[in-house]
Amino acid sequence: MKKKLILLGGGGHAESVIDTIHSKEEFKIMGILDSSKSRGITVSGIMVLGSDDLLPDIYRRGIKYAAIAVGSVGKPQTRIRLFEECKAIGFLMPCIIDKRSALSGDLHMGDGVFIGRGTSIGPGVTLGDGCIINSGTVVEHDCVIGSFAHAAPGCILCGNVKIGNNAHIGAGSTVIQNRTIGSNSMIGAGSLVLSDISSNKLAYGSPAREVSRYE
Ligand SMILES: CC(=O)SCCNC(=O)CCNC(=O)[C@H](O)C(C)(C)COP(=O)(O)OP(=O)(O)OC[C@H]1O[C@@H](n2cnc3c(N)ncnc32)[C@H](O)[C@@H]1OP(=O)(O)O
Repeated sequence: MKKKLILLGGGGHAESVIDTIHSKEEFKIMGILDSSKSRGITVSGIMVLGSDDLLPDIYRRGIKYAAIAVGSVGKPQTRIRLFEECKAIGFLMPCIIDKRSALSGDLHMGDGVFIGRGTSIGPGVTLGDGCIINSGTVVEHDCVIGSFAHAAPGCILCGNVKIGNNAHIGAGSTVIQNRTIGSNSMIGAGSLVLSDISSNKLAYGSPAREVSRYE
């Protein structure tokens, strides 16, 4: 029998999360919580039930799994807050992994990771809590991706790259092997990262340069 799961967030990223959940037979999505949407509307066929105030009641009614479907393009504080709220209530935060991804058997994951369609993840990789590996991204051997970091669609993270907590790697960026991106940093879309990027920096371009602080 499918496990019952509640989704938090009903925007664009939620559509991808729903599509990925539907690629497998593991979870039945019981509804969406999103205070910015009207109760009763549907997102990809799933009904919005109300806001996250309903979480304790939903847990008492026997739904024990939750997934954060709020997206982030840098600054993932809302994702972190909702993740912590769910954990405090007792929800289990499963990893949502698309059937159309290619994953090494030697993969280490925290809770609540999202791995989208068409991704490829090599051996010895570690993915922190709540991180997003978005559609078509390649994460090569021995990479370490921090908690709540987001590798946007179509990135290439070469071998042994380290991405700090909460960092965002913009769509279509490449990070060459053995480089480190510091926590909370933003790498602009289409960047080519040839050298380390410090924490709390906005960097972009080819080659990527640190442009300003990012906080
Ligand atoms: C499923 C999904 O959709 S997930 C979402 C995926 N999306 C992404 O990853 C987007 C990541 N965001 C970006 O790349 C953004 O452009 C950011 C965050 C780097 C910069 O955004 P802003 O601060 O709003 O910068 P803004 O658009 O005002 O541009 C400022 C300058 O930087 C330049 N610039 C901005 N982004 C980039 C970039 N990625 N590469 C090169 N130059 C850039 C602009 O051309 C502009 O230059 P100018 O001052 O000479 O005209």
